[in-house]
Amino acid sequence: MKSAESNKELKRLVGVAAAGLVRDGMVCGIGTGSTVVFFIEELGRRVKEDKLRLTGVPTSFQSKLLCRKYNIPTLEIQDCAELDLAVDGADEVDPDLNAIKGGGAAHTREKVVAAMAREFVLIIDQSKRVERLGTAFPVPVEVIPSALQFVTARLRALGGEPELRMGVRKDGPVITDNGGMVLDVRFDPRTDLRRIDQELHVLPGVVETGLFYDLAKRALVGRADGMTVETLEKRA
Ligand SMILES: O=C[C@H](O)[C@H](O)[C@H](O)COP(=O)(O)O
Repeated sequence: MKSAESNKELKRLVGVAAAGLVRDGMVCGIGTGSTVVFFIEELGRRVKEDKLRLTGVPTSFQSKLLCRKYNIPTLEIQDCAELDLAVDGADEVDPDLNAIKGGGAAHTREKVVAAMAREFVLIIDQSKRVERLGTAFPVPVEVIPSALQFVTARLRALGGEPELRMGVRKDGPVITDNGGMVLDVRFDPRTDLRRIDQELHVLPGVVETGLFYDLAKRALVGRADGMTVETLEKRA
């Protein structure tokens, strides 16, 4: 199998496996991205064929549209305080199941949903596992537009190299579902990103970072060798 095809197949495998965690009557957070698409598709199949009853809480407009396509009833995030489960993709995952997310600029809503879920499960392929976060993927930081210059300067002072994320087939910056903009920030690989995350959370104008510390307890990982799904549990 060509690598693009096999990557798609791995995403499908983990998406289907994660849908198996959803039980009748659950209220379930639904993440965003190309892996989650397969999770939603499989939930749609179960709603239709197995008469599964669930309520989805989508983290983006994209996921909401897909839920609608597959007849999955939804609730808005602002109507919820607690969820049974949330499932989402990631851009990088370390051995403690901390993650970088936000490749699709949806990390702010995704983090709210992850935090309100009794269990938050990541679905990834093997290529996204790293020893240290920030090795290959920059840290996405959502900011309100009026704070763009201020936050950019502060990120540089913290040792980061911020780059404003630009639209594809749209002139100008990416605008998130919250009306924010995204700075993709590269740091020296030895940087203590947990400390950076704390500093960013007290910076006016920062909406949310794509650093997901201590949220996931489990990850389903698609492995190219044998095309299998491995379950990782958070280390005690
Ligand atoms: O903002 C987007 C999300 O954090 C995605 O879950 C993340 O970028 C992973 O997406 P994908 O499954 O397409 O690699």
